[in-house]
Amino acid sequence: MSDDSLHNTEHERTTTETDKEDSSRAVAVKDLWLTYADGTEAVQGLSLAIERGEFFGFLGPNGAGKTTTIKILATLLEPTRGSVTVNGFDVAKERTAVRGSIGYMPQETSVDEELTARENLRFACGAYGVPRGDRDDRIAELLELIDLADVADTPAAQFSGGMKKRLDAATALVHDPQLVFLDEPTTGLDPKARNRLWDYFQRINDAGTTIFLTTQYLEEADALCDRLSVIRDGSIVADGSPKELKRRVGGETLKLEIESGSDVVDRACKISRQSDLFEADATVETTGETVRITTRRAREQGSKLLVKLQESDITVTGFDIEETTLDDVFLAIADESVAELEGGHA
Ligand SMILES: Nc1ncnc2c1ncn2[C@@H]1O[C@H](COP(=O)(O)OP(=O)(O)OP(=O)(O)O)[C@@H](O)[C@H]1O
Repeated sequence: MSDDSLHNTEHERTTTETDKEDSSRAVAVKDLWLTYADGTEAVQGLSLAIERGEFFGFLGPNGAGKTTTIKILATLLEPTRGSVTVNGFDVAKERTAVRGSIGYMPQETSVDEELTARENLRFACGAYGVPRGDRDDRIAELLELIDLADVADTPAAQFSGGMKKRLDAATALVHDPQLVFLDEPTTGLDPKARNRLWDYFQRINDAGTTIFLTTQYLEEADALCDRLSVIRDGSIVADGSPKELKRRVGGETLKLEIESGSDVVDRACKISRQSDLFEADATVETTGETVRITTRRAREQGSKLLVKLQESDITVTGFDIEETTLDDVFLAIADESVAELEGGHA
């Protein structure tokens, strides 16, 4: 066999294996581009892989390309270039199959206020082609799940914002899709209403539905998502679990309270800086009697630092590790000078 044919055989095998992997995924996107008619390049070489059953969060600043990407995945927009499969179906060639396997809760409400909750769901059942014989049971089940069974026959006009959002989410689920897109589902809701929706999304995910969520609330992504991808200027700049992303950005902050005496605090600061316990880009700051060390190695090295300080007769009266928040991750990503967060993207 020539080198060339060997190379081709290997290439074919790899391609087939990759195709197989992609068809078992909820979402597989490779090198996706979308340029709007006015020349805006909303998506620029985006790649993404989401496993079935994941609770996936898609974050990014305004205008980053989140809604455009969702619309492509939901077959509402045709990509300029790139390959996209959703639940194993090709969005370009198997549009109907994709649509049957997904639910989409857009940012704007789709609830008809003149109809009752039950009528809204019945309408959605018709639109999604739920078999007639299954409709009543499915509607009753969903009304129960979203806690609207008691007001099932009340016109939606009388519902609060939170109730309308729950109804919106339910209409995206009447056909029991394998994957549901939730585009900023809790925007504008008060914390109590938001919490109820969170609980509901968690239950849908526990029942096996893959969730693709975009949100402006970072604590929401942190509380719900198994994994996050962050998009900036149309491509992915960071990917990982909320915990991993937080570690990658700034690690954690070791907070030490030192027994009084500014010279002691200075000495503690010096030891922290000079010790080889922390990486070169760890930062050490002092305020009053507190020394704060921001490092990726807070948990591993914190106790070793305590020992070093003790050996130098420095008494530590307080010790704490503060986690980086997703807000810190977001700030780092919004910083255009940061090319990509270490640890990379999909
Ligand atoms: N129909 C359109 N024609 C031209 N440009 C558009 C169109 N829709 C969106 N854009 C532009 O494409 C880019 C990506 O927009 P997109 O709505 O996908 O971002 P997003 O991340 O969802 O933002 P947001 O968080 O504000 O909803 C933006 O620059 C936006 O102005």
